[in-house]
Amino acid sequence: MIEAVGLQGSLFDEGAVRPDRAFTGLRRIALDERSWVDSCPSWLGGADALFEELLGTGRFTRRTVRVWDNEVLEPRMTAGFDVEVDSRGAGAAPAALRDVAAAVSERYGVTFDRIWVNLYRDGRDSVAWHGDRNRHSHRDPLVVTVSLGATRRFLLRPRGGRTALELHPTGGDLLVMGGACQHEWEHTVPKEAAVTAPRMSVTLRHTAHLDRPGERAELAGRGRTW
Ligand SMILES: O=C(O)CCC(=O)C(=O)O
Ligand SMILES: [Fe+2]
Repeated sequence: MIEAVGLQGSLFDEGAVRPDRAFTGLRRIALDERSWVDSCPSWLGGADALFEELLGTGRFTRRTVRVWDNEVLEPRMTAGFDVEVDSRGAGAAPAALRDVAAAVSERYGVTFDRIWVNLYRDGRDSVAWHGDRNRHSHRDPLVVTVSLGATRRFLLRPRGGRTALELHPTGGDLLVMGGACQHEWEHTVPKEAAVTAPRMSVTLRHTAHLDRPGERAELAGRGRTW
């Protein structure tokens, strides 16, 4: 339980956590011919309620990240959840997170089974430019992010290049990175001194291979491996 942060939730946003299974208003932004981002504003109803639930139930810790030869603490906190309950129920995601996972799994045709929730306590917390590590184990992994709480900047750039897209995800907004995004592009949530309120990002990843029909055969044909 983190006591240090509180959320000024909207009075109108209390109650049940509801993913929009119709994905109303979803728009695909092509970064280039191989990479894209799907943006679906106001996708999750009850975002503030989910923030509070996760704050109360998540085991948030600061993970380390390797910077050159040093292990340094990440400037944010993270809690992990498994979508499937293991035999002891350890690390099992709350029902609302499983609903979120089910809705995006249905839409995107892959099983999102691993959830990391990041807590940015205020604008001093951030994540540096990076491509997600599942690019090493998966070709063209899909990475889903649902924002809760404060609005933050979310930037994308071609690997090592200049910022090419700036998004401002706010509570309830969905972003999905796809195609070669993790291989050829980088993303960041930069520090924003003016932000005093906390934000969470619920990030969903699939640990198994993409299971869209035909995808494996298509990839095998291109000589690519997972
Ligand atoms: O907080 C976000 O919106 C992005 C988080 C992220 O990129 C990550 O944890 O890999
Ligand atoms: Fe990331």
